[in-house]
Amino acid sequence: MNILDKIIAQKRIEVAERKAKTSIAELQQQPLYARATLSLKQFLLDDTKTGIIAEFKRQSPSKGVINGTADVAEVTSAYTNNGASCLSVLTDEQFFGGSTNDLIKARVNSIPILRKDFIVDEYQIEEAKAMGADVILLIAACLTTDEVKRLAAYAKKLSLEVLLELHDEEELQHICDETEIVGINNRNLKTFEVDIERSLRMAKQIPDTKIKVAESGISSVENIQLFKANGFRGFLIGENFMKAENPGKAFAAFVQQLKEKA
Ligand SMILES: O=P(O)(O)OC[C@@H](O)[C@@H](O)c1c[nH]c2ccccc12
Repeated sequence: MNILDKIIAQKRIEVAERKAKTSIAELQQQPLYARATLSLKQFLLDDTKTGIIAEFKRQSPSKGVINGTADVAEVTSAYTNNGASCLSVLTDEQFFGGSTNDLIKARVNSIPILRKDFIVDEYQIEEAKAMGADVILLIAACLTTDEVKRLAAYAKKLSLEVLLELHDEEELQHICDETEIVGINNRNLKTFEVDIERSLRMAKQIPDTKIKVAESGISSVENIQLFKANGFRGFLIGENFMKAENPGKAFAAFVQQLKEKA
């Protein structure tokens, strides 16, 4: 079993346990469920913003502990105040050390928040809404085309947007009317191999009507400039900031460089 299979198997068990504990009707009564969501699409199309989707990630299966001490409210507020277009918050506990509470704490900020998790069931979309997320991630590598369509339509019904994540050419068929924002993960979730060029190669095969996001392994302003020149509007960056003792400060310095080199 590769790591992605392991994560998905564990996810199905967790979802079944959580469903047994909290009903959808109960999720719908939680205070953040009723808030008006923000549009990632709108934030990414705004040329006055950086396009950076700044991630809060404590650990990962590929890197182990990245930052064991960072405070989620502090870091995500620094990301926001220094020009992030969106926040990405890991909510997977077992493999990424995240939690629902992390996302709720990040909600002090008024920019879109992506619930970063492995979504395989409508129930997790209801949870995303209840914890104050604006966007969910759908990973093509662990869903059929029909599942993507069904889950994306469900998200839309709850006024949540979808970031569809692709890695392979074969996954291009997962793009559908319901998925307006398409991310290309430079990291293979099965082997952890990172290849920054992957976004550039695959971008050419994504319809112009979709908003493109480059994901993973991004560590320089030059990377961003290259992605921009190839039509990308969003840049998902985690480790490059989280590995610093003060991720918010690292983010601010990065944005400063981005402005100087513009
Ligand atoms: O830390 P990086 O290399 O900047 O990558 C961020 C983000 O793209 C990565 O965390 C990610 C991309 N797709 C995922 C799916 C699940 C968990 C995590 C991810």
